[in-house]
Amino acid sequence: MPDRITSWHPSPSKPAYTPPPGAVDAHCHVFGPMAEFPFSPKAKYLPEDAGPDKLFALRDHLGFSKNVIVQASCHGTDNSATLDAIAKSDGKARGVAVVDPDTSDADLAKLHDGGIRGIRFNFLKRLVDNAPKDKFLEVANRLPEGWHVVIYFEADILEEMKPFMAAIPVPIVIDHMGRPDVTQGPDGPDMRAFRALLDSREDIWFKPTCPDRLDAIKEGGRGDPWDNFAAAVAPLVADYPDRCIWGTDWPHPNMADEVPDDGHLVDMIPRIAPTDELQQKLLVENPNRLYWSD
Ligand SMILES: O=C(O)/C=C(\CC(=O)C(=O)O)C(=O)O
Repeated sequence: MPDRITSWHPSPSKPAYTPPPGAVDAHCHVFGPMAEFPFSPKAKYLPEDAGPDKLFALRDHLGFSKNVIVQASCHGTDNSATLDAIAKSDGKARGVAVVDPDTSDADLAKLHDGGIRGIRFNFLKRLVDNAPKDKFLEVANRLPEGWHVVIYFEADILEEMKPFMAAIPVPIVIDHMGRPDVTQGPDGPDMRAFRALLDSREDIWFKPTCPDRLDAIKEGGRGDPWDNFAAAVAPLVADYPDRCIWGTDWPHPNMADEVPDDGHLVDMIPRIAPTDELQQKLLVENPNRLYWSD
């Protein structure tokens, strides 16, 4: 059994930027607590506990109102920890589940009742053993009303993902913009390919998130304050303002050796969405349309 990892900042700074009232942290996770919600036997990392109490304290510290909790791969397809956090949020959290594609319609309905509004398909080989596109499509065709699909993949497989994404019958949200190489700049090949994908369907959304991952020193980027990320991503938010949602990615799975300060992550928001109008869409209107329309 590998050692348990801490990938989050022990005392994040207070951001200089104040999010607008009603702002949603629309990409975050909970880990455990393990004694109550054991990690999956197939988990590729084993984190320390990062439960709802810590998440909600961070939400308040950073000036957010609500959370969208995305089921992390370390919990496999058992969504109990995510559902528990939503249940404890007082209506201030909703979630994205990861399901066994054979899951029944009755189980999907139960997830809906527990605050889930989408399912996530993860294509990162370092996180999951397999990602069966045919089975994913089958379950995508029988989601409850109003749900969407969240997809996590890296830029090198964007082209091969296109037929699969074209066949998905509900809106799609792409985690971390499909991890483009932001050092290429706003007009580099990765950003151009991602824009072409957005132009192929009006209901593909994206998260302009994770400067800490995409502009990490260990990945050849600049690190905090993530100038490559700001330069590459601001034009994308400006050009697709109605299709983006933002999140901290706390507790930053797998970022143990370059742990970001969440206050600094929040201070990236005005650099990628410089006007009040853009911030209102990114943080309030867009996530509410996807997660609190009912
Ligand atoms: O949290 C993220 O968005 C990214 C992750 C972890 C993850 O997705 C998961 O464990 O499910 C990563 O790149 O390691």
